[in-house]
Amino acid sequence: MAGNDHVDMATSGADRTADRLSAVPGIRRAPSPKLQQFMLTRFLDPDTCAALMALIDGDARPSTIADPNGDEAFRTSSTCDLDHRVPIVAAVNRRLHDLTGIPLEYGEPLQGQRYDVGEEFKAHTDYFDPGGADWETYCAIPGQRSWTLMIYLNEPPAGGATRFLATGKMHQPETGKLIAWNNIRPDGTPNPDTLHHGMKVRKGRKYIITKWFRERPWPWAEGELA
Ligand SMILES: O=C(O)CCC(=O)C(=O)O
Ligand SMILES: [Fe+2]
Repeated sequence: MAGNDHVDMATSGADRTADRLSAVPGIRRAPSPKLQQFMLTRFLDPDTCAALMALIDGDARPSTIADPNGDEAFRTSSTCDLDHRVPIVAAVNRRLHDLTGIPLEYGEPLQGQRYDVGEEFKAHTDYFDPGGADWETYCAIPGQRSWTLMIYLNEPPAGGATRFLATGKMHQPETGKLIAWNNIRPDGTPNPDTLHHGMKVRKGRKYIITKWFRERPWPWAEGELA
């Protein structure tokens, strides 16, 4: 266990991330009472996006899901566990923490995702099912996921939007664009209105990075977090 000296970021009432994001120049907030969501174009420059795509290409594995549901085609993309000892990864990670105001320890390692034509991540939520078989494995130490930050690294010629089912909002991939949402409601319970679908790429490839934050500190290895 992480001990009792941590602040429980999502449920202590100390989640000021939405206020902080609201104050970021150029950011737009989704006009919906159903979920806290923000969009920020050109958060990353094209060169940084290209460097991250090269890292993803160098170390991709088939994506997985927690609590498998029997659908082998539920998430068909590839995933890369980005190495935080690589300076550009650490730099992007620090920017994401600065943006949210969430301390470094509360972040999962950054991941990259790549979708080829026909690949998708069907409608899902990013939080873990507290009653699910995999809860213990993924959440015993760091607790539930709170915020998700996702950045599109490129613009596939067709397809690959992210659709939020509760609001009907379709986010189109755009190089460097960030979207952020809170998976937890103000009362501390997971928000099912965060259900979203990474839709099939129709032409080309889609690359994103994903950053998930936790209620409690992540068990980082020594020297991994810079
Ligand atoms: O690829 C997308 O548009 C969505 C990705 C996603 O939802 C995830 O990685 O959890
Ligand atoms: Fe997701």
